[in-house]
This record gives sequence, C-alpha cells and structure tokens, in this order.
Amino acid sequence: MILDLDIGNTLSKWRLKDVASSEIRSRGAVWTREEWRPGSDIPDLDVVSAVRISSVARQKVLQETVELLRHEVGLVHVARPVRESLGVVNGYDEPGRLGVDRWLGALASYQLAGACCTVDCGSAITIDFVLPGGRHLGGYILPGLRLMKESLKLGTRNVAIDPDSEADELLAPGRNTVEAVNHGIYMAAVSAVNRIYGEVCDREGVALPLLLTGGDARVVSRGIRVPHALWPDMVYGGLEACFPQTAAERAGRLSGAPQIPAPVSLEKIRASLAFSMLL
Ligand SMILES: Nc1ncnc2c1ncn2[C@@H]1O[C@H](COP(=O)(O)OP(=O)(O)O)[C@@H](O)[C@H]1O
Ligand SMILES: CC(C)(COP(=O)(O)O)[C@@H](O)C(=O)NCCC(=O)O
Ligand SMILES: [K+]
Repeated sequence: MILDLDIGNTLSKWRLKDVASSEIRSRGAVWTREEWRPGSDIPDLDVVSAVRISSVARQKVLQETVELLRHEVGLVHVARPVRESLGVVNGYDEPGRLGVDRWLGALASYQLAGACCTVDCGSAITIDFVLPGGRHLGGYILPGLRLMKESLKLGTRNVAIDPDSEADELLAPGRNTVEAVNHGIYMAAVSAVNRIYGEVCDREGVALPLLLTGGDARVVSRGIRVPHALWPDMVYGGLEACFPQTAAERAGRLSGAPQIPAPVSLEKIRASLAFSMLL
C-alpha cells in the first residue's frame, strides 16, 4: 500500500492506495494541531511500502512525521516546491516559498487540463494560475471560510455553513448573527474567486479551466458562476504525478480526476467583468 498524506493547517488528511490495483482502500483525517501519531485514526503501517507527503504545517510537524515513518516504511517522499517540474514553471520569485499544496495542485491540474486556475478552499483559500505552455503566474491567498468566521469573534465559529445549502439562500441578507456572518463570509469568498478568475483570464487573454479542491470546495462551488470541476484529491494527484508508484500513475492517470468542463468563452468572461465593474 501507498500512504499519501496531505498535512494542511487545519486537517491532516491521509489515504491508502493499493499499489497493484491503484484503488483507494481507505482514507481519513485528523486535526493537524493534535500530535500526529499512528493509532486508531491512522492506518496500520505494516502494510505500507511507500509514503508520499505534502505538508504546509509547522516544520516540526513534518519532521516528527517523517522521523516516525522512516522507522516503519522504507520509502518516504516529501514533496517540495521547485523552479520547474512536469512542464510547469513556478511563478514565485523564490520558488521554494510557494506552498507545496498549491504547487502540487497546479502540477496535477496542469497535467489534467493543460492550463488551469486552481482554487484550494482550506484554512486559507488559494487561487493559482497556470497558462497553456506551463507558466505558473503565481496566485492569491485569502483567509478561508473558517478563519474569516473565527476572526470575527462573534461566537459563531462552531456553526458551519451547510455544504448542501443553495447559493441563493447563502447570498441573501442574514436575519440573525450566524446567518449574517455565514452569508457575509460566503459572499466574500465566492466574489473573490469569481472576480479573480475573470480578471486574470481577461489580463492573459485566455479562458482557463477552473478546478476546486479543499474542505470547503463543495460549498464555494455553489457560488461560482462559471463551469468548473471539483477534485477533492487534487493535492494527492500532485503527489502521484511527482512520485508515481503504480502502473496507472506511471501512465499519467491520476486517481479521482474529474471531467473538466470547457470554460466559457473569453468574450463572456469579459462581458461579465465589464458588467460587474458597472456596479
Ligand atoms: N468535517 C470537517 N472538519 C473540519 N473542517 C471541515 C470539515 N468539513 C469542512 N471543513 C472545512 O474545511 C476546512 C479545512 O479544509 P482543508 O482543505 O482540509 O484545510 P487545510 O488543508 O488547510 O487543513 C476547514 O477550515 C473547514 O472550514
Ligand atoms: C497558503 C497556505 C497557508 C494554504 O494552506 P492551507 O489552507 O491548505 O492549510 C499554504 O499554501 C502555505 O503555507 N503557503 C506558503 C506561502 C505561500 O504559498 O506563499
Ligand atoms: K488552501
């Protein structure tokens, strides 16, 4: 089995993948701030022959995790952002400073769609762009839904936005504090994604495929006006692309990869941008 780890600022996600069949056997998540120890929440390491890690948590979390795993597993791959990989050229002035989750998401999406806007809705919401040809432009970082809510300190942090709510409901004026906060931050997040996507496509003169991932991707998706795909395993896809272990991975097939809907035309993107600027 391959153990894939995606350690974010809030949750450490894991999944076990069968080397022979390339199937995902199990998955789970633990809070990152709690010490990460194999146990009831974590799979049995006896069956693991290789580990692949993406981590944006404190250095210490990664160090401890790697130390622990090296004792038990022969092969431990830790992903790092680099200047160029798999046809993508990192847009950061200092490539090593780009969050590795952003880098892996961009690599996976570029492999799948040839060019992309990737949106990772986790503790932070990150938006990255890769042009046809592989130039990563850099991106945007804003607080995620949960962080925005916590920063208001209105005692609403434990009331999550129901991911099944309709966008129309979430965009209506709130009639109590929880609603007002939830709808406010929702509006902030989806407006930013819609606007940034439109601005960058306009600027670069290309309608890019749009892909979403992260714990809040489903709910953010409801407010995105243009065609897009949800890919919960996008960061894992980057690990597969960087450190292929199975026959399917070596052939470039990324697990759980979605169908990518054709983006709307650049003319439409520009028209909607012009309209929003009138308001
Ligand atoms: N069951 C859940 N437990 C915790 N957070 C969740 C859950 N479902 C959705 N979320 C949302 O997902 C976010 C975490 O998403 P994730 O992509 O795992 O973030 P990160 O990679 O930063 O750890 C939380 O901030 C929260 O808003
Ligand atoms: C921006 C992030 C905090 C997002 O992390 P996440 O929300 O997935 O936990 C992470 O990608 C990170 O630490 N990046 C380093 C800074 C940068 O990308 O510029
Ligand atoms: K994120």
